[in-house]
Amino acid sequence: MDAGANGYSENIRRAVTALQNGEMILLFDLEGREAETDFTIPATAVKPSDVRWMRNDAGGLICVALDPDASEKLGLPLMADIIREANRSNSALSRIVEKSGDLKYDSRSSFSIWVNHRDTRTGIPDNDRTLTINKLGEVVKNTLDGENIHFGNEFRTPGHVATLRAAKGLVHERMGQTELSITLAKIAGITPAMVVCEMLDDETGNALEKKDAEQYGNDHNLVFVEGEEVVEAYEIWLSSQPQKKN
Ligand SMILES: O=C(CO)[C@H](O)[C@H](O)COP(=O)(O)O
Ligand SMILES: [Mg+2]
Ligand SMILES: [Mg+2]
Repeated sequence: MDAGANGYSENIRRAVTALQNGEMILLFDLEGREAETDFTIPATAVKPSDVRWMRNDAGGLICVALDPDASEKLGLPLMADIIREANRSNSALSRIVEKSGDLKYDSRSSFSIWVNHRDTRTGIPDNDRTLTINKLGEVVKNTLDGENIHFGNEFRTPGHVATLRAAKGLVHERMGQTELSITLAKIAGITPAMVVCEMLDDETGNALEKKDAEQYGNDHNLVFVEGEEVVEAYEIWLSSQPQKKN
């Protein structure tokens, strides 16, 4: 992709190139939302050393954000919808499931189900999580290529990798790293299955401050992208797409 010709910023072009090369980037959502920075890397490119890097240097939850159309085709609902459905026969669950207003930073979470690939053993070692993550990327790609994939043939739940279902409208609908990372994958033209893992501060236990995450990026030569930049690039990308015939 010759991003320059399309008017993308230098930083977005660097982020897109890094993702196309299967490299890690740092992705900040928004002040006033979570104000968190996530390690972010294409699921198809993840190696065990990347899982080790995320659990040591980021420290948050290692999740895989999935394209909305692929999630639909694979039958991956939001966890909250599963719980609401289940509570028809178990009213205790209805008091647990997230409700509007529960999250101070968004109207809802993006969690779908937690899975292990069926060829993993316990599911948590770096090699196991890498296999699950790579295979999630593979099934998203194959599903979007038109293959009829039976998700349960390859994965079991509960498991140790949380999947996140991106909103259909991507960043027009929701501004979490779930949608931001999938939007970047679309712009980069890579498989829209993206691993995200929050950066936590070892001193405070809180989310790492944005300035410290930026410093980490400088120290480790990682591109640092903010949600607002992704939204801007998405509008440019949309305008470059062939208009859908009605
Ligand atoms: O909560 C999360 C999953 O562990 C992380 O914040 C991750 O960034 C994805 O969630 P969101 O799209 O809400 O930002
Ligand atoms: Mg979160
Ligand atoms: Mg987040």
